Amino acid sequence: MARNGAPSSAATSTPLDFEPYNDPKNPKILTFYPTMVQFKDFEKYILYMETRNAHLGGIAKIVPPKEWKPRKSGSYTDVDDIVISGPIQQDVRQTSNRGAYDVRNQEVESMTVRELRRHALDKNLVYSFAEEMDEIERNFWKQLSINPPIYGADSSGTLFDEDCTVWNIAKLDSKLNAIGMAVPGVNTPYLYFGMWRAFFGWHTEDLDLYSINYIHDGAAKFWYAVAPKDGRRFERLAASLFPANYKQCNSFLRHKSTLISHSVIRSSGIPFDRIMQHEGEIIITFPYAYHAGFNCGLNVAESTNFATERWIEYGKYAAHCKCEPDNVKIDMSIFVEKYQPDLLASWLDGTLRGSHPEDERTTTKRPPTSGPWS
Ligand SMILES: O=C(O)c1ccc(O)c2ncc(N3CCNCC3)cc12
Repeated sequence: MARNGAPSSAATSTPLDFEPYNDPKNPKILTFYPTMVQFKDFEKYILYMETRNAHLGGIAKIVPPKEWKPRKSGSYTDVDDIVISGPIQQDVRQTSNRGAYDVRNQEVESMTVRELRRHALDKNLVYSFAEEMDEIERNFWKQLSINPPIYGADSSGTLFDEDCTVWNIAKLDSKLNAIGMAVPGVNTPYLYFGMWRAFFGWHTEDLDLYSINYIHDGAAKFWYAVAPKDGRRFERLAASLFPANYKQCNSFLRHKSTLISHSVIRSSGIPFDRIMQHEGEIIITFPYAYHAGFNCGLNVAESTNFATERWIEYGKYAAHCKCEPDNVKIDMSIFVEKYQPDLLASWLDGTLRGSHPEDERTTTKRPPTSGPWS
């Protein structure tokens, strides 16, 4: 596989043909291999990926340069004593529609990572014994409603060395810093202690933000993604499969407790893609990218959200879940004031006419006001 990365200063102005590039009409999940020089500037590399249309596929994988060290020791033997405050037992219930499942995330008592791993051992959830992607996928969907996994998810904390200054998820420099205060899990890091079949349901990020996910140690994570351009179609499919949920909350996917199998999505004609994220690899989810997935065995990942200027139009018009009071709320006027000052008055008095960038009726999109090549 050719190595891909941002055009070096010596490169010609036109991108080299072996670099990944997405066809807007049939976008896929792309994989990037930045060099350490290209990796140093976080936001610039994200913007570079978007010049290759990475965002059109919904999510993208980055294989970091081998010189990148989130932990000088490279060891994770010290995590066993971490206490996971609210592990969840993931009880899955089949609905009247085949391939559509409701999830009850039942919080269980706090436990250490060691105890969580002991549980996985006792329940034969240490590892998916299949190796091949299609077989792992078949086994996940076949075993969904039995032997519920426990997921040590959404646990505040970081496993990056304090002095790691490159792509440190606990210290990313992004436009989200304009918030100026900590919003747990959004601009602070969460750890996810997974086991075989521990999963995450279909959702876009809070306020349709970007997210970054890094597997520090252990088994792979299997991802599904739908292109942002097909997000509204996906929401209509979900509403048709879960009419009662939709009636109760028209943003019920934000509850992150909805599973729809790949075979149902395939039958709907909505395009989607899949990718395996291995230990040491990064997944970026782009604004308004519906994604879901599961862990292939014991692992620990770290994740947070971030923003670029291109996200602001998504954040301004992101749908909000009305029924879960503790849902993330960010005052978008902070971003309008800082990055779209000419629109602030009409934003604040509600006269600004705008719509979500992926609304089918949206034809012209506000061009980025700045970027590495503007
Ligand atoms: O599990 C992951 O690696 C994961 C990856 C990417 C995401 O956007 C996630 N969003 C939410 C989420 N959960 C865990 C289960 N409880 C609800 C929230 C997990 C993830």
